[in-house]
This record gives sequence, C-alpha cells and structure tokens, in this order.
Amino acid sequence: MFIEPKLHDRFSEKQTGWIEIICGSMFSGKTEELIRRVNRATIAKQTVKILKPAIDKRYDEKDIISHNQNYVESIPIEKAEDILIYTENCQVVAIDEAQFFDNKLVEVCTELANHGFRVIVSGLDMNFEGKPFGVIPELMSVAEYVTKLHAICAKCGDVGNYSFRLVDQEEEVLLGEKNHYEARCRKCFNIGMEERKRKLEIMQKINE
Ligand SMILES: Nc1ncnc2c1ncn2[C@@H]1O[C@H](COP(=O)(O)OP(=O)(O)O)[C@@H](O)[C@H]1O
Ligand SMILES: Cc1cn([C@H]2C[C@H](O)[C@@H](COP(=O)(O)O)O2)c(=O)[nH]c1=O
Ligand SMILES: [Zn+2]
Repeated sequence: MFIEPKLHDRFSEKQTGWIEIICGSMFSGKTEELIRRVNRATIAKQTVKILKPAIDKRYDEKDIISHNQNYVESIPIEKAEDILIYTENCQVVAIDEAQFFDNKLVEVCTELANHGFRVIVSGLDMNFEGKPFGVIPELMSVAEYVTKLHAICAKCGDVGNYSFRLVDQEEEVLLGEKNHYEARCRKCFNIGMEERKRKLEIMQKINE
C-alpha cells in the first residue's frame, strides 16, 4: 500500500514536490486508489484540487466516479496546460483518466512538482491493443512513485493486466465500461486478440 511522504508547506525551505502515478488496466482500482489518497490528504488538512479531462463524461460531467460508485467532485479540463490555471492555491493536484490528456501533461506535472506540489496522476498504462497509452508511459519515467494495480481476469480469474475491447471498433479512444471492455490476463487477452484478428481477416475477404 502506498504511504505518502510528509508534505511541507509549499513555501517552506524543506518543501519539495513529487509525482505519483497510479496505473493499470480498467477495473484495477485506479479511481478508488486516487479517491483514497485524496481523502487522506484532506484528513491531513492539505488543500486538494481534482481534475479530469473534459472528454470523460461517462458517468458525470464533473464528478470522478469509480466502478464501485465512490465519487469526488472534480474540475473538467480541456487541455493539459489549463491545469495550471486551476491549481494555484492548493498543495495537492490529483488528475484522473490522464491517458486522455495531450503530451503537455508531462511538462505541466513536472512544473507543478518543481514548485512544491504533490501531483497524483491516475490513468491506463495500455490501450485496448496492449500498447502504451498516450502520455502515461512518459509520466511513469519522470515520476518518483509508480503504483501498478491489477484487475481480475473476467475469463479465468487470474491477474487482469489488460483491458480487452468487446466491440469491433478500432479507434484508440472509445469511452465505455462493462458493455465495451473487460479485464483479462495475458493468456485470455492474447486468445481474444487472435480471435479478433481472424474475424477481421474474414470480414476483409468478404468485402473484397
Ligand atoms: N474484473 C474486475 N476486477 C476487479 N475489480 C472489478 C472487476 N470488475 C469490476 N470491478 C470493480 O471495480 C472496482 C474498481 O473500480 P475503479 O477504481 O473505478 O477502477 P479503474 O479506475 O481502475 O477502472 C473494484 O473495486 C470492483 O468492485
Ligand atoms: C482500454 C481503453 C479504454 N478506453 C476508455 C474506456 C473508459 O472510458 C476509460 C478507462 O476508464 P477506467 O476508469 O480506467 O475504467 O478509457 C479507451 O478510450 N481506449 C482504450 O483503448
Ligand atoms: Zn484469464
């Protein structure tokens, strides 16, 4: 379990900021873990701002809601650099669904950490093809702390490291939950991807 280091006042000489990443597949508990850390920061009387990309309106325009229905209020943001506008007067910046932000997010998080902020970032490390998702891998390399969470494979009950897409849509960004995706282990993910490939080849032949 992640234990947070002591956060000093942003303007004290002792203070240094840092970046924490919470990553993993869908249903692995990333949002729950982000909410847990935010709640603990609030109990420690730290001022927190929670942000999410405006594109993520699956459950709610503003709130961040976990698959378990836990929620906290957040500010929807259009582009990464706008984060700096909303975070001036706080100590902790928490960002959910970070895979949807543009590449500027690395610069923004680094600038915040350099100025004494604690930055908590949660997001998918891999897309539906098992490939690195957006800005998350780069953020993982500059972060002080990386927590990788795992779901349970919906097929066999093993460790679910992948988000398997259940519908035949190829675009990287496709919002959804259990109607569109399930968590899978490596073996069940690879079986599903092979089946998908064969299906696509058959469809292509039919259309020729
Ligand atoms: N296959 C699964 N593996 C683990 N948890 C699951 C699964 N399907 C549903 N859940 C539920 O999802 C919750 C995690 O939700 P959430 O924090 O929103 O995950 P994430 O943000 O990583 O998608 C778990 O506590 C559990 O109740
Ligand atoms: C794998 C994958 C996921 N998405 C979308 C689906 C959901 O709306 C979010 C992930 O939410 P969660 O809190 O991690 O469950 O991302 C996508 O657009 N593309 C993908 O490849
Ligand atoms: Zn499996």
